[in-house]
Amino acid sequence: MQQQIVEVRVEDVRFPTSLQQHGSDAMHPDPDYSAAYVVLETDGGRRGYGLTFTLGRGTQVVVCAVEALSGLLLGKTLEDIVDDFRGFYRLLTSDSQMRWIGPEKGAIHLATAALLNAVWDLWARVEGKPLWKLLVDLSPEQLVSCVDFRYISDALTEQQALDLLREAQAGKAEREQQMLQEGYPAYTTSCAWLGYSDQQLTQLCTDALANGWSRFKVKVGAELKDDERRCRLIRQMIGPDKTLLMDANQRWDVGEAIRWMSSLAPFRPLWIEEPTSPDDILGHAAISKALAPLGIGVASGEQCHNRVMFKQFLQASALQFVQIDSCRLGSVNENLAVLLMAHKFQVPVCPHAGGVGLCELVQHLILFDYISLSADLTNRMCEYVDHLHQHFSSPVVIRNAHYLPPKDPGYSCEMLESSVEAHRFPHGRVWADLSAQGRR
Ligand SMILES: C[C@H](O)[C@@H](O)[C@@H](O)[C@H](O)C(=O)O
Ligand SMILES: [Mg+2]
Repeated sequence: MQQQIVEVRVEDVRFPTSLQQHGSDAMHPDPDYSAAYVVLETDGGRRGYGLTFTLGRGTQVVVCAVEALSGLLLGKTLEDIVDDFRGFYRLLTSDSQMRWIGPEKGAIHLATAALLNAVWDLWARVEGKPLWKLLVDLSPEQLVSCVDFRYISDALTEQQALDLLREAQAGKAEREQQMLQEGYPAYTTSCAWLGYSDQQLTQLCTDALANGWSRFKVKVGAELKDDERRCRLIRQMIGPDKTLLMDANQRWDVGEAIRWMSSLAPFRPLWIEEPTSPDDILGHAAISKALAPLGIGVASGEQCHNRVMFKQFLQASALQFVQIDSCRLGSVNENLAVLLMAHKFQVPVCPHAGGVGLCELVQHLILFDYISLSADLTNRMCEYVDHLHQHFSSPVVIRNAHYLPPKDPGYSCEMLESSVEAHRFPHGRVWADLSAQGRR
């Protein structure tokens, strides 16, 4: 396996999605979906591709953080890394000078995710397997050896994690077959970004219904009157039985969240996502308690910055849906920790994927979760957004509103060279043209 890492490149790749309000929400009205995009080269001529999701101007900072950490990978062989993956995770997250600007949060942690995603991609490619299959085929002992249990052992010990994975071995082969045939259930966010007009929403929702979608997320939180109108529209279109989800992207204070959602309760959302600050564990617990009698759960995670935060949310019964993110947490390693804790606390996982490359990445993690851990699809679904897949060499495959398991080796986040070239900031063709037209 050797494969010594001899080069780490990082690119600032941005897509001008804000021009059409794709991805817009109550806190991010002009998101340019972007990535700090990493390519690893080995002496054996292999490559690993990784990324972390960012928005426009923030990308510059994350690219810088990736550069600052990249020396920790140079000269390491893939074998060194995966033989002690926990140790390598710690090396990256505990660098004595760099950890001061985290630790395990913010730009430096997003950079850790980009680099480690590339390492996992390299590993899966060298094994000739899609990442989900690499994970499914690892033994429980190998899986736990990738996880850093520091700070979470009061909620989940290594031994308990091993027991959970061993218990879930029964029926694994059947579940893998089931996924290959049916795929993993998905919901769509692409019909109802906040900046879309009612007409656009109606058209996109009509198309989505015709394509077999039965779960829809709508952005809320800016103006109550607009929310009521949009939610009424979408509920009328999808009918009483389909699933409606709402997402406020951290817009409210705690009391405001409870009042606002009481007004939107007649539209029967299954969850309200990020009702308040993503760091406010007790606030989320209060909202959960107040909304439970209305049948509304609280979902969060896309900005829950590490396993320690998730631990406390779970301990405090502060969320009813765990939204893992393949780029916010420290790659597969830290996501494994959160999947294991969610399983122990019996809280369903519904991954976040609203960004560029996030659908490509996180599908692998949720497939692993179903096959090797949760064995449950009740109230579980993976987010899907219909943007920018054409820029990837192994784009997601959706059939009848389900993610079909990827077949190509790796972690599915290699971008086409032509796409990187055109969207490189600030001199790629797309940005140079926008600049010449005075549109940025
Ligand atoms: C700015 C982004 O599009 C967010 O709005 C998006 O990630 C969203 O919160 C989601 O849940 O998909
Ligand atoms: Mg969200």
